[in-house]
Amino acid sequence: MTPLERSLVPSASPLHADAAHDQAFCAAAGRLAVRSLYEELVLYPKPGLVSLIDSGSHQDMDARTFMRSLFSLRHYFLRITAAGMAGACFDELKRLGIRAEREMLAATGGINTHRGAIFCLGMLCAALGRIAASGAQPSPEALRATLRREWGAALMGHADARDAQTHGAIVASRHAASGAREEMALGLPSVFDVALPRLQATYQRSGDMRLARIDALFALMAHMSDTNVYFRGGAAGADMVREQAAGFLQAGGAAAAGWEERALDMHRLLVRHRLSPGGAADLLGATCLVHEACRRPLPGADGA
Ligand SMILES: CC(C)(COP(=O)(O)OP(=O)(O)OC[C@H]1O[C@@H](n2cnc3c(N)ncnc32)[C@H](O)[C@@H]1O)[C@@H](O)C(=O)NCCC(=O)NCCS
Ligand SMILES: Nc1ncnc2c1ncn2[C@@H]1O[C@H](COP(=O)(O)OP(=O)(O)OP(=O)(O)O)[C@@H](O)[C@H]1O
Repeated sequence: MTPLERSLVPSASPLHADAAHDQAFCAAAGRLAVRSLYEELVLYPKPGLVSLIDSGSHQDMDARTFMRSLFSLRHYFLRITAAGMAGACFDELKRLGIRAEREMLAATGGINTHRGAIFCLGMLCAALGRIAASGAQPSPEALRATLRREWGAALMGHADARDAQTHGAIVASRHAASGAREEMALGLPSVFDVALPRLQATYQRSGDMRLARIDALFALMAHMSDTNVYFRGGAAGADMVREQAAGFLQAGGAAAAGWEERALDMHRLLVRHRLSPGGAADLLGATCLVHEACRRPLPGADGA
């Protein structure tokens, strides 16, 4: 851990006396959040989305924009883990999130690369910090329960208090579609009930994390209401994404022969229609974070 990383954890949590352990944990959780978003970025093929290979349906950003954005977020995820560890209320977490959004926009020249991820992975990092402060080990159940218990009421309020300017708000007013705020207020059901079981099942069967992430991404696209897709493609575009992704999974997903060509077909189709399931990409990053954080203890966690 660098001296700068150490200085970003203001004080040890009152429940957890060992400051060095707390600092190591927050630094490890922060790095894991950035790595999870990096794993999403480098995954290919991803229908309509930016990767190292191409920019999918996007003209204003490419993998370099995402890398600059990720670099700007490295201290944010550490800070929000520490805030969760210290028992911060939602308003404090929100202040960190708003500052991270500003830093991301400064790093990308005003392009929104990680707005949803700042919110979603940020809340997960805060929950990881909270669990570590109690001396427990993270598990999907503990993360979900912590999100609900510590910040559930405030997240419900955040879902109701929509800013009329955002794309998500415009979509909510036009379609019967929920978005990032509702997903978070419900304790990330798309991550815990849909993507994580799919990722784990494919990984157990194949032992190949790339295939597991592909299946998890397609499960998310088949299931969720993605405001990025609704904003550009309306209800017809959203139906197309869900049907195409469900068809890929029905054909056997990433376990079936010829899966890569089928995934590339969907990529080309979405690019033709200028559609990009950015919400599913964010939740894939969140799923990777949950999976890794619960797989083995992070440095600094009790027993690690
Ligand atoms: C809740 C957030 C993501 C804003 O959501 P909203 O729908 O209002 O805005 P916007 O359309 O700009 O962003 C939505 C983001 O969520 C992702 N997304 C889209 N659909 C979904 C979904 N169903 N589930 C999860 N994420 C989704 C998109 O990729 C996009 O990045 C958050 O940025 C926020 O609360 N902003 C307000 C300022 C703030 O309080 N920030 C700090 C919060 S800790
Ligand atoms: N690999 C990825 N490729 C594309 N989008 C991603 C990727 N990973 C995450 N995203 C999410 O998708 C969003 C991309 O936003 P997008 O450009 O589709 O919409 P916008 O900037 O809100 O508006 P517009 O539709 O006008 O471009 C980002 O905020 C990010 O949260």
